[in-house]
Amino acid sequence: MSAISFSYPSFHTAHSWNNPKGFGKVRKQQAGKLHVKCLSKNGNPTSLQNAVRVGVLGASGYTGSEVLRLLANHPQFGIALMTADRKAGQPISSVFPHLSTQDLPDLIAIKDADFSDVDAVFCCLPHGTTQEIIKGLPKHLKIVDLSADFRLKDLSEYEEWYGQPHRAPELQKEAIYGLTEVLREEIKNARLVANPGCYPTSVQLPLVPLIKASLIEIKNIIIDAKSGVSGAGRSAKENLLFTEVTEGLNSYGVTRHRHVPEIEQGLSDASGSKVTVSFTPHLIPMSRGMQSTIYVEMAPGVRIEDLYQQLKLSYEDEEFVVVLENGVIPRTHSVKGTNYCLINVFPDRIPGRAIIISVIDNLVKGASGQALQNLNLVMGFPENLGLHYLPLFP
Ligand SMILES: NC(=O)C1=CN([C@@H]2O[C@H](COP(=O)(O)OP(=O)(O)OC[C@H]3O[C@@H](n4cnc5c(N)ncnc54)[C@H](OP(=O)(O)O)[C@@H]3O)[C@@H](O)[C@H]2O)C=CC1
Ligand SMILES: CC(=O)N[C@@H](CCC(=O)OP(=O)(O)O)C(=O)O
Repeated sequence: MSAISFSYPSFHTAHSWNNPKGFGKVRKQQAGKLHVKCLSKNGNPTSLQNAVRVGVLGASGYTGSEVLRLLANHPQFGIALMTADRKAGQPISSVFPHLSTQDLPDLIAIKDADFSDVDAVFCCLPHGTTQEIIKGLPKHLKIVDLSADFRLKDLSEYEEWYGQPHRAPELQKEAIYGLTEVLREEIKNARLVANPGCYPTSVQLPLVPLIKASLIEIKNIIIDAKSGVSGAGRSAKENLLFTEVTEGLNSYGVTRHRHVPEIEQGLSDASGSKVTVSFTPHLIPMSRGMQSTIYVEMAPGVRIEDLYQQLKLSYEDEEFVVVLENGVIPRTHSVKGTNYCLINVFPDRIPGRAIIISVIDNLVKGASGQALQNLNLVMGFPENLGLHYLPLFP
């Protein structure tokens, strides 16, 4: 399916799980007729004839499998092909038994994939390898890349932080950074979307509106961030063994995590001048979830209420970014399995300083959920399509 122009029913407005605080509120949708029902479970081409045909590259990984989970509820996207590397040739039921109820195609190697009948791909591959692979894909494909390969505009920064020269600089220029709430209009016209990293998503969503409104100082921003272990992917690594991770907290990438330039790029764009941050990530013994606790100085004369009101105002029409009621602490439990980012801001006991807490599910808003939000926009659909999940609480 190439031209995507149709209308759909107003069932999104009818969801009864909206609550009075706005958590889960759904943007108003246009009424109309739905042409295609949920086809994403079926890899059979005849059932996909009216759907957008989607390929999932890296479907045997954590973000790939999260895309598969989300697409099972998507009324317009059908899965046409799925790739893997070491697991190529296997049925999904042997790689992810929890997906064996779904009628999905077997995993194949990328070199064996026929993209002629595919409209769009989610690229869920390791950074470094992704740029060459995307360079080799047919030009008709819309691509949402979950890796870090196309996020940094400055190629010398990419080389410095990723330890290799960029091998697809032309594509790098074309790519649009996919922080949906900030760059929505640009994303709608993109062919290649560079989906943001999980830490950068959790940091930029609260800070960009505050910096744009000049409510906080752009110096002395300190970010203390924690991630569940799925953030590191599914491949075996010694530091990710149960014994290494459980019952402890591990700082890593101290002073040199590769998300620093991505965070600074987004905050500098918001500010119009160079912003630098102190950022320390930690691995925490849970499977998914991420919290960024951010310490900032308020601009002279600014009060904590100003920060709160600005965040409320900035996100009042956004479905997936929720500023909690005054004093309520965001918890990773509250976003597990969902595309939400919950934010709140607190006065520090040191006058003039504020503490911001932001939580996301690293695999959803931090990866596959935001990727789906972006592909919805690229394909001309409402961006919330297929993303209506309540948290798995507790
Ligand atoms: N996990 C997270 O929370 C987040 C991840 N990301 C990014 O998303 C991307 C995917 O991450 P994640 O799903 O966690 O990673 P995983 O390690 O879980 O999965 C990687 C996938 O890529 C495939 N693969 C590995 N090497 C190659 C290769 N050389 N050629 C083709 N396919 C290959 C693997 O196949 P096989 O299984 O057969 O080896 C697997 O399907 C990464 O770039 C990551 O940085 C972004 C935000 C958050
Ligand atoms: C816990 C953990 O290891 N998290 C990963 C970040 C998540 C991720 O994959 O981000 P990118 O898309 O930028 O690669 C890390 O720190 O490298």
